[in-house]
Amino acid sequence: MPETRRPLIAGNWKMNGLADESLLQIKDLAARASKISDPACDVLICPPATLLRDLAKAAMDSPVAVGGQDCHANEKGAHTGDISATMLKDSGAHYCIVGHSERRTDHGETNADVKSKAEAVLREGLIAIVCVGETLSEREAGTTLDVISDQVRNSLPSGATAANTVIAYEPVWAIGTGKTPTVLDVQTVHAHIRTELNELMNDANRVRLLYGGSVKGSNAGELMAVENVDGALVGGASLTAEDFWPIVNVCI
Ligand SMILES: O=C(CO)COP(=O)(O)O
Repeated sequence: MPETRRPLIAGNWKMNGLADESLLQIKDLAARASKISDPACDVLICPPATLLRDLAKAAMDSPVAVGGQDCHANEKGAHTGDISATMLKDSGAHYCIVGHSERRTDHGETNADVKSKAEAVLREGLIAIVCVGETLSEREAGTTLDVISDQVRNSLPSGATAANTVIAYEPVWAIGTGKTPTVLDVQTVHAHIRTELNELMNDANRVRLLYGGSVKGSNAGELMAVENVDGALVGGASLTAEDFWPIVNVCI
């Protein structure tokens, strides 16, 4: 991995976490990370928005950052139930995930929606983690690379740079299933994303590309060693410091 791409190990807690237990977990993670004198990777937890401020405070003097899981494209206004990137920043977030497949599926988010949200993230000076990934049927139809191209080209925010944008490749069929693509599949898709980015931006070679989908302590080493894999976006195995730490430990 080129030195210019600092790995990012990110946890996406999804709709999990109540205050007391979550605070214990982030404090445990922050304590483990703080023992590393010169961390070689960035560590991130994206909790539910209800926990953001407390967790940001708990992790404040540690290498662990916090981020949002989604945001509205607008800064404020009549959008009941939505949360803006401005609010996430105000709560202590440094990153925001956009275009997760669960948002694309559960909320019908299109590439255009994801792009607008990512642009809102950049306007706040936060880092956008833009998710892409094929479904099982798309994979079986042999259209994986086409789907990824379409998502990358049309979800990438204008103004994207290596400093403000991260791409996460999460095959939908690998999320929460215990199934992972082969190392060669991951390598092929990540190389493809890099090629696409090279056509879209100047510093594409410095953009971090994360792999997500059933990453655990037992497979993280192998996945993180793949060319063009610059970190992980982890769901289930990020919920406790005990499970997440072995993944962080691969890079830190
Ligand atoms: O969706 C994911 C992270 O955003 C991956 O979830 P799992 O690690 O639980 O498969």
